[in-house]
Amino acid sequence: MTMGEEKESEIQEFKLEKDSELRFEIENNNETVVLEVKAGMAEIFGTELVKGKPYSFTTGAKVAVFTYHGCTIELKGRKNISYISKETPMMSYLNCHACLEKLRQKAEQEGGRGPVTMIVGPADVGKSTVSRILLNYAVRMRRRPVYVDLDIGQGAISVPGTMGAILVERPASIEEGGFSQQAPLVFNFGSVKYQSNLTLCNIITSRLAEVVQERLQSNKKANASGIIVNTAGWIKGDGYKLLTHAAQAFEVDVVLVLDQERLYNELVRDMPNFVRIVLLPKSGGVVERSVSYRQEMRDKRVREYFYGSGGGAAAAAQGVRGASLHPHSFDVKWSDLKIYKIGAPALPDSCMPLGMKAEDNMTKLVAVQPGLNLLHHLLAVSFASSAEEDVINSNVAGFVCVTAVDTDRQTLTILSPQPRPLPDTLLIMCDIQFMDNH
Ligand SMILES: Nc1ncnc2c1ncn2[C@@H]1O[C@H](COP(=O)(O)OP(=O)(O)OP(=O)(O)O)[C@@H](O)[C@H]1O
Repeated sequence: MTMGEEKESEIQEFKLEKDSELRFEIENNNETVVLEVKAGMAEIFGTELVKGKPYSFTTGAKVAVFTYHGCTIELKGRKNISYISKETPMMSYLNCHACLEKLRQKAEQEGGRGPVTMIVGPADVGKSTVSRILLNYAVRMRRRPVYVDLDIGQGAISVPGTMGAILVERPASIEEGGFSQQAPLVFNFGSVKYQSNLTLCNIITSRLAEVVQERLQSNKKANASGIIVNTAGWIKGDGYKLLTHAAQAFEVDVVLVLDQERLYNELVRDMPNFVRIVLLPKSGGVVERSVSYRQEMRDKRVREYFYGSGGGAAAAAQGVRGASLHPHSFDVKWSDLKIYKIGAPALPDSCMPLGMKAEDNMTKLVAVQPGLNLLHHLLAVSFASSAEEDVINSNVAGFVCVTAVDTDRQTLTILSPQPRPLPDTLLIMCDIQFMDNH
């Protein structure tokens, strides 16, 4: 911080009326804002703030502090980064939560499955935020909902290029934004572009749905709490087909459509009658994100995957997001590795052997010869130990990154969350790259 900026930093106090929110965004590098609730009650995207506790936010944070009953908030940081809005859709979101809660109560009484809710809409309408709010509200009511994230662009549950599910047992962290990540169920797509392999995308979505349903069978409480499925903002053409496939795979009961009447009408037309489709307004506070910002956030996610984001010893001990992690770096011989990628180059149907379709190629395992081609790429560590197994339908144990390639010694240097040796399973090459400049 330069001297000039330091002068601008000050303590401001805001009095919020009921049903209003204070919004701020931190754009400058290395800038911090510290927030504290002085009186009353407030929450950030559904997580309650503790009165008198300082919360720090850094570059990239886009935050709304909402209050149902009124509160006083202190902000320490640069001037003019915040404003108060009285126009928020929080009441609509709260009503949705109340309806879901009724369905959960019914499920609990009948020993059945709670509501499966899918949240859809174009990019930058607040889908992830609404998912977070609904999950937080559920968990604050002692529910144990499952969070499914199908948005491969952000990789909220693991790294970008994955789809995953977690059981939510406590509200999202205020400063990190995410839910605690114990035992996530992760499937690797290997790219942030759905278009690169729509067949694979549908297979993984179906498999994820199947495994989540299986696991819910043995957890009554979670089963009655239901599932919140967050989706990507690609809603036209093939993107729409992926959404309807996901709705079918997860057997959704409710679809919340954010801010798009056209999508709402299409879904009303195409979904079975028993699925409730609800159109919801978006918040005026949702911030549009540029392509470069999204890329930065992806890098940040991968960095956090390996190094954590520094949440202190307690967080580290629990293995939760926000912890400081200490990844391992070691060399492995090319000859000891079984590296594959999914999907052979596309061929027209006419060139395929009799009885095979071009789509079959998209799910083929292709051996990858180690070399400089792997530099900076993420490799998914599969649970499958041979190519004969059903690799595509297996979830992954985690990821490593190739940080150096030595062509003379024929070794790779691997960055890994686990110490050596690598498990004797297949490694799947991803398109996702990460420059480890830690
Ligand atoms: N009421 C609000 N005030 C300020 N910022 C907000 C508010 N609601 C959401 N945001 C911020 O706006 C950004 C975009 O929101 P979000 O990620 O929920 O959108 P999305 O629709 O899921 O986006 P995508 O389509 O890329 O997945 C986030 O950084 C979030 O923190």
